[in-house]
Amino acid sequence: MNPPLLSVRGLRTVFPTRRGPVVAADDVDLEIAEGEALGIVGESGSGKSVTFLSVLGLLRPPGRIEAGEILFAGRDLRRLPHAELRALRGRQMALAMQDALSALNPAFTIGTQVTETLLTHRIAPDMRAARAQAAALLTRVGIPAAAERLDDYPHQFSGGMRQRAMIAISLAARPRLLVADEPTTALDVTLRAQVLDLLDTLRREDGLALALITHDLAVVAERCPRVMVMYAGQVVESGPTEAVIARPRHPYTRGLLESLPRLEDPDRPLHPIPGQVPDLARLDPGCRFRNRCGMAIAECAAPVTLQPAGEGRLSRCIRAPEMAP
Ligand SMILES: Nc1ncnc2c1ncn2[C@@H]1O[C@H](COP(=O)(O)OP(=O)(O)OP(=O)(O)O)[C@@H](O)[C@H]1O
Repeated sequence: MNPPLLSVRGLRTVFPTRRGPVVAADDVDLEIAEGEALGIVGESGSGKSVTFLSVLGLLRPPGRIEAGEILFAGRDLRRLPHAELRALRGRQMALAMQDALSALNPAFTIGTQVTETLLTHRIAPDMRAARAQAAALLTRVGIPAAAERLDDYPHQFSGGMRQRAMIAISLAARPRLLVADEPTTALDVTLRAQVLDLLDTLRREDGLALALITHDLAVVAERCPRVMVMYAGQVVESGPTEAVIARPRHPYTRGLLESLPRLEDPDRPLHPIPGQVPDLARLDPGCRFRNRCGMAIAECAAPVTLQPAGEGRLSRCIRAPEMAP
């Protein structure tokens, strides 16, 4: 079997703060193969974005990677010279963020921003070809009359169009890995499906590897064969999406499933998880979910690692075996 395109082992990312170091990603392992989609879910502040900003080399100081190995296409990204990492990021790894306004440059037209990427990476030989390709790409992400709108500035686009333009820019260099951080949050249901369909097509036809960070479990269920659930900087459960969603083996995953609305069952009562995420600057070595967990026992104060929990899954809960039906 081919090695995965991206493999992360033991990632630990820390932000020094006045209250002490905040460990925003702690002992994170993950793998994404070519043509695969991994869904990443978890409440706000669970470390989803920090994990992938670390992978892409986009952490802002004073945040820094303290430990771990990040292999991309067989290269150790932590040992790569800065310029090489930047080149790799432009060409082979891309990020599409939820905040399209800050990702687009207000001073340049949408067309310029797409053609620049196409020309820089020599995907288009000249400006004429670049404009034609830019229009085609914008059409694929659902921008109507794209050829006529190349000379519009970002402020002339609606919020949803800006979001799609940003996705087009992130795909322009034909990256092998796309990290999509809530990329479709601002879009209505139809457009969201259209953008996700495009990502599916690129995955199947071009082997694009996709890390889809989202709060929307329905999207993960539909689009991502594998899922990783994060809580307080750690992976608490990972494995085949169907198994994780249908038969969670971590109380946090179960809580998350019960707290989120489902499209197919909008009248189902929602049960928010009581309590709050622990302060990441004040962690003890035990299970981080135990103060909110209905299944917590005294033993949960001891350190707990990810363990196989059946059906190809891993769970960071000592009571996972009891959760089997
Ligand atoms: N610049 C920073 N300084 C200090 N702590 C930070 C900084 N950036 C992130 N963190 C910490 O990292 C934690 C994880 O943040 P992250 O953005 O990865 O969460 P997330 O799971 O992506 O949340 P969301 O779903 O809201 O995007 C935060 O709770 C915060 O404590």
